[in-house]
Amino acid sequence: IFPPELRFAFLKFFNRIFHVFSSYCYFDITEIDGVNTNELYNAVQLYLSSSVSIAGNRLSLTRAVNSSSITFGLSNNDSIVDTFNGVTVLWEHVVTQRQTQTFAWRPLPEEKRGFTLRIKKKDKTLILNTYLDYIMERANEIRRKNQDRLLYTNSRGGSLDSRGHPWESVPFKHPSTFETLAMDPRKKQQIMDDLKDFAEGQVFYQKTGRAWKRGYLLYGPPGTGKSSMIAAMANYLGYDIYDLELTEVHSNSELRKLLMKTSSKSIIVIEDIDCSINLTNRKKNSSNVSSQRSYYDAETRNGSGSGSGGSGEEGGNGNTITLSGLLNFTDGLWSCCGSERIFVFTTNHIEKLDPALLRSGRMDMHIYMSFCNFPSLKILLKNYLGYGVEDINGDVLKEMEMVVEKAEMTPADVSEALIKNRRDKEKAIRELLEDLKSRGERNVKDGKLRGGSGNLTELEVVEEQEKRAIDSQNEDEDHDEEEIELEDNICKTRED
Ligand SMILES: Nc1ncnc2c1ncn2[C@@H]1O[C@H](COP(=O)(O)OP(=O)(O)OP(=O)(O)O)[C@@H](O)[C@H]1O
Ligand SMILES: [Mg+2]
Repeated sequence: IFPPELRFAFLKFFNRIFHVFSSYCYFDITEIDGVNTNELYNAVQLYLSSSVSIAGNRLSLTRAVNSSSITFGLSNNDSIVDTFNGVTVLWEHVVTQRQTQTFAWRPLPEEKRGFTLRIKKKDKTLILNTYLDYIMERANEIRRKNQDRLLYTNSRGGSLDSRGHPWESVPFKHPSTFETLAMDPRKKQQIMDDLKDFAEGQVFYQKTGRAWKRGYLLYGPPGTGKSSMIAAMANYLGYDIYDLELTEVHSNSELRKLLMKTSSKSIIVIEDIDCSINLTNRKKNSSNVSSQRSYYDAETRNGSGSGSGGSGEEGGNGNTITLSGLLNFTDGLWSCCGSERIFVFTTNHIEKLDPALLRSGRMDMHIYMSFCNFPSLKILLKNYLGYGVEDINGDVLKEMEMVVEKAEMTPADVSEALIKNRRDKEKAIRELLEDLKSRGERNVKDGKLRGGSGNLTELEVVEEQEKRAIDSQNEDEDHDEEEIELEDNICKTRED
């Protein structure tokens, strides 16, 4: 009888009267807020599915693509009671049909879903903020416990996805753990302890006034397990991984935006840092070019193919990330938005890195991933063949121990050799030993062993290299000037 407009106004009026006299207040948490997905909605869903007694309610079950776990959710228009700090609240899941759209920038789901939270007015100030924070925290915890870690990437080159996020995510299920990682057990334990201390270090970091973050630099030849180490770290701590593709980031401000959109309890990874950032401005301006640097210059020029002298042209490829921008990202003020962050850089050539990156305090721990040595070999034999030392002939084992370092095989090479013959374990051992021996002999003959000329072991050589790289920075008297020039470049790009 009434026209719909009138009926609507009437209802609204009643609602308002009702609310004025009601002793409750209501909060709507809709699934999609404007154009963004509301993270709180997902968090509430996860939280309610786990921590509230669900007896007597009708539940909907969901399983995300590729996820291993099932979440229980409230069915449509069902409600549930929760208590927090002695205060009782009511959650209602509200689902309504969305009016069909004639035009939209992006299609929205047909149903409009949301939670309504009902709190007594007198409790509102008491719990609202802490309660919601608590829910977010719990939801993250639940997600981590479900082993649903995510791997984020920015490979879309700065464009935003349908939810307005610069990061794209996929479920992360790398099976690598510290147990399967082949490296010196003592070093491994050191890293695990360091990670543990970090994850439990909230009080320490607060007390000492340090930002709650830590940086690791992984270096070593290809196939020695740098990426596997990152996966192991994520699995150990239950953190998400943000794989930052620097070549897809076009400016320092874009870098900052990406950083701001990362969550706490995450590992931010930049792989092959020596290849992915163009620091040639810095090189060109440096009057004090060390031999290492000119080598690097030559490499990058060769790499760019044309050799058209483009190495000095800032922004020649539209990429104007600078080293100082990157350092701001890792340890400037901006690195502290959010907490509990781990930065991991990897490189195959530590000697190519800018000394500013190696300076103490920048990356907290430098981890050398070495060629396969005897302790790592033992781990790989156990992993791939199920053999402990007691299962292998003592003489063979001794021989392996003698040649393994000289052979300079990477753990990837060794795993490959073991996988090939995993049906015939004896053959696998035999062939591996042959392989180790022949490579070792070849290396000795070619004088290729880096420790070959002096008495230095491989590790000592690499440590030496690293030290030299850091020292060369201290000699660099132009350093301050360069920093200023870098800042100038940033200003220029901003004006652009
Ligand atoms: N230390 C290791 N322990 C166990 N497996 C390893 C180890 N190193 C390498 N592998 C095996 O070799 C493969 C390649 O290793 P990974 O990708 O981690 O090497 P990387 O150091 O990251 O190489 P790159 O420098 O080319 O990125 C892995 O799939 C893994 O199975
Ligand atoms: Mg790798």
